[in-house]
Amino acid sequence: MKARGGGRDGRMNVVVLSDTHAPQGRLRPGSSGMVRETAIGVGGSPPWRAEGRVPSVDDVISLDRLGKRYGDRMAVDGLTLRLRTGAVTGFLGPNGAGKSTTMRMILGLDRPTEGRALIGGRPYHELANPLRTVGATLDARAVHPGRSVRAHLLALARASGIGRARVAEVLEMVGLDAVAGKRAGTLSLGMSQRAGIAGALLGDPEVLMFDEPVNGLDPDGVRWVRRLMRSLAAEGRTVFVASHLMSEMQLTADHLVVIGKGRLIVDAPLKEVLAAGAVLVRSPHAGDLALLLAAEGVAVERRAENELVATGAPIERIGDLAHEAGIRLHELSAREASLEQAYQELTANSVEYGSAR
Ligand SMILES: Nc1ncnc2c1ncn2[C@@H]1O[C@H](COP(=O)(O)OP(=O)(O)OP(=O)(O)O)[C@@H](O)[C@H]1O
Repeated sequence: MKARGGGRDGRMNVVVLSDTHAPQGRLRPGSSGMVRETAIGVGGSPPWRAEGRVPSVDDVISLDRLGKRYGDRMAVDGLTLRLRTGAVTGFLGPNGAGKSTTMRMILGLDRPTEGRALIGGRPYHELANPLRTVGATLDARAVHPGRSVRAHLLALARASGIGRARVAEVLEMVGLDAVAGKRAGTLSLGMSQRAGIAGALLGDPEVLMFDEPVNGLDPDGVRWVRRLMRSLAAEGRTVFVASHLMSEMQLTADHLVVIGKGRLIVDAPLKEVLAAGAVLVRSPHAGDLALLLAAEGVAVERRAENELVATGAPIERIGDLAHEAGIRLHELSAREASLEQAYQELTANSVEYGSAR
C-alpha cells in the first residue's frame, strides 16, 4: 500500500506515551551484519492493563459504515467491523481496494465522507490522549532522509513527553541501535521498516497498525516481525496488519478482514477462511454424486474413478445430499485451502488492476 500525505510534520508514525518499560530482548547478530535483532516483546503490558481495566470492545477499533468518496468513486464503501484485542488481524485486498484509505481514516489522517472509525469508542481526533492509544507505521520511508533514526525517534518522543531511555529501548528492540546515528536516507528498506516499527512501539500502545511491515526485510527480519506481531497480540494488544503476502499472513494472522473495491468481503477467523476450501469425497458411486452435486450448483472436479473434489458448499451439505440420494461414501473430508487459494477465490471479482490472463 502507498501512504499518501502525512501526519503532523508529514510523519506517518502515530505513537504513544510511556517510558516505563524495560526491553526484554536478547541481542543476536542480524544477517546484514549491521542490524542486531532482539527477541520479541515490546517490554510491557498495554496501558489498560496497568490501569487495571478489563479490555472491552471499546478498547479496539470499530468501523461503522465507514466510507470515503473521491469524486464519483467510493474508495471505501460502508465498512462495518470491529478489531479484536489479543489478536493479529490481517487486512487483505487487491491493489486499490481501499486498505490505505481505511487505515488513514482510523488514524485521523483522512476524513471519512460517510460513517465513522472509532478507537476506544471515539474518533481519533476526539481521543483524550490519542498518542497513548495507537502506534502505526504506514510508510517505511516516512523518516526524513537527512535525519538519523535516533534523532527522528527522539523528536517523536520529545513531542509526546516520552523519555530518552525509551528511545534507546525501542532501537534495541528492533535491532537498529548500531545504525541509529546514520542518516535515514542511507538505510536499506528493511532497516527503514525497522525504524518505522520502532516509532510505532515507542509509546507502548495498545493498538498497533502496520502497512506491509515485512516489505524489504530479509528472511530473518520477516520471522522477527512475525514473532513480534504474535507476541504483541499475546500481550492482549490489537494488531492490524495490511499485507499482500498471503503465506506470511497465513502464519501470522488469527483473523482476516478482506476488502475489494472498498467493500467488505470477509471478516472471519483465518481457520474459517481456510476451511471454506474444498471437500474431498470418495465413493464407489462418485459419478452419480458428481451429477447430483452439479445439479445442486456445487462445483465438482472428478479426480479419479471413485474420487471427486467439491467446492462452493459446506461439507455438511455434501454429506446430506449424498445421504438423501442413498449414495455410499468412503470418505468425506475438508481440504484446507492455502490462504493464497482462498484469497484468490474471495477476491476474483474485485481485482481492478490485474494483469491480462
Ligand atoms: N487522495 C486520493 N485522491 C483520489 N483518489 C484516491 C486518493 N487516495 C486513494 N484514492 C483511490 O482510492 C482507491 C483506494 O486506494 P487505497 O490506496 O486505499 O487502496 P489500497 O488497498 O491501499 O491499494 P494498494 O494495495 O495498491 O496499496 C484507489 O482507487 C485510489 O486510487
